[in-house]
Amino acid sequence: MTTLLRVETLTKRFGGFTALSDVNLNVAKGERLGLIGPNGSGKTTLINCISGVVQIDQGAIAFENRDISALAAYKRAKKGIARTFQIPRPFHSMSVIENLMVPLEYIVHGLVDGSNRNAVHAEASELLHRMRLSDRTNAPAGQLSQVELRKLELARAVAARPRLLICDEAMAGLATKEVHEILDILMELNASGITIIMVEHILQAVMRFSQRIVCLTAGRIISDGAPVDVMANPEVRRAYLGS
Ligand SMILES: Nc1ncnc2c1ncn2[C@@H]1O[C@H](COP(=O)(O)OP(=O)(O)OP(=O)(O)O)[C@@H](O)[C@H]1O
Repeated sequence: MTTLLRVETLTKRFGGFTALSDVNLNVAKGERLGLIGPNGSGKTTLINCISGVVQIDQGAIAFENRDISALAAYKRAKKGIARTFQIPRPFHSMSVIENLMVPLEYIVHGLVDGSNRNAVHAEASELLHRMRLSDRTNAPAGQLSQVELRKLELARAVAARPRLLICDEAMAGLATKEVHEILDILMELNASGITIIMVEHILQAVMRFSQRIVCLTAGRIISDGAPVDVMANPEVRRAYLGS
């Protein structure tokens, strides 16, 4: 087992409030990890720390055996860490494919002069196909449904060709059929070699997706293991399921 991501004794404070306390987490290359916990337990803060949206106060984060604790978010993205946001914010007046071509041109290919637009267009089309969004290629992003927005958000993250993809509630508010559609896409991305951390409240989805589940409560990991074992843990049931 090769470790892709290592989080060591991570502590994050907001003023006098400790949002994460002494968190240790290893994620293996190729793994599908579910991150659960009650509202306010620190899930988003943890992925913000990993992706570099916020800086940590103590501890260390290593990706592919390199310390990335002090790196800016865009540098972590370049190293292969991508994440989706709970609330997708595409450019509404631009078409779906244009929303993908912008990051592909400027971030991935480093083009600023519009050269090689055909190759970028082809890559964006291929991404939309993988996200089952081809039929909305030329639609303005502002006209997308919830599930289509989630797919575009995933496509945007995958455009950066990540080795680690962190999904923050990619299925919130979706119908059951749509949840399964997103899960199928995530499974395919994982099968193509992308390690995935999924933050999710929909337990059925987390159970179907995850090879391993980590449960956070009040900024601490209270359980880490096989999904059935974590769900059977009395502390998890009390904290997360209220039983
Ligand atoms: N920028 C911030 N400033 C101050 N407090 C913050 C900040 N970000 C998060 N917090 C606090 O840290 C705690 C953890 O929040 P976080 O959003 O990480 O929880 P979560 O588990 O993702 O919750 P949810 O499931 O509701 O999204 C909460 O008490 C929250 O209010």
